[in-house]
Amino acid sequence: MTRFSKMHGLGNDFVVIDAREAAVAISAARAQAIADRHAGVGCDQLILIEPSAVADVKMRIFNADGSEVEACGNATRCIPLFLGRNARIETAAGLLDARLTDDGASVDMGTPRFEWEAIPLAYAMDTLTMPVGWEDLPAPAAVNVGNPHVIFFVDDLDAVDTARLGALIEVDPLFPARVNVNFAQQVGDRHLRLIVWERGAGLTRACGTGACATAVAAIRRGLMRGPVTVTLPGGDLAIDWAPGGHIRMTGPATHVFDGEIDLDRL
Ligand SMILES: N[C@H](CCC[C@H](N)C(=O)O)C(=O)O
Repeated sequence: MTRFSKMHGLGNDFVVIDAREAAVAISAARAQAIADRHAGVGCDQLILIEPSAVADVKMRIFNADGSEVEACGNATRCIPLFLGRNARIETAAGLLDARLTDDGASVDMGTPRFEWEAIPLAYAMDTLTMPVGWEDLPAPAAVNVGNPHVIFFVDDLDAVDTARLGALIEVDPLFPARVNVNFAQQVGDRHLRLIVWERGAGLTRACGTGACATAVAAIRRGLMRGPVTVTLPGGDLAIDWAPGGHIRMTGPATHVFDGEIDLDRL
């Protein structure tokens, strides 16, 4: 049997498996099976904690579709709660520092990347205002915060068919690694509303890297300065960034329950 913890960041939910003492083999099929909300435990992402030679722990991230990816902001905030202490975390996107707060964690998410090949995009273009369009959406921005994000700033977020457009844009050939699709509306001097269609998971109640990428794009476009409040369906995150600096994301993390599962029976 394999023990797991069910956790979430603003409703973006995770199954966390501690594989520091004994290795746990996770294939794409096994990750999908664990994430299945009917036949498995159910989650947006599966998080595997492994030993690290360069940090306190290594965090591996698997989307509900089984794809292994580089970054997950909401899960990164769950690690200090899971460990009961501050943590330096090795990820495929680099080393992250996460500090416990009263209700979650504050994380240095590193520096954003803006070059077209770093997003990545299939060909060269400006990533602050991309010369591309989908239906009546405005020209987007693109940012990599360890994982790829495209960001649309719209006037009326409730009028956008985020499920249909998100699914379409996630797999557009412009994004050779697919992409997380962010739909944002400015609602105050330093306040954004955000809905995210996540690569490999679909619409989620929150996306930490999406909040980081969207706040960075808003600041880059001169719409606002940090710190920015990002209101997602599951609640608020505080994102701070200034050009040339690191992104700091602060917000809640929740432990729901522990369980155990026979992975060979999935
Ligand atoms: N779907 C993302 C990974 C999870 C990100 C999200 N859950 C977060 O909190 O940042 C991707 O494929 O890059």
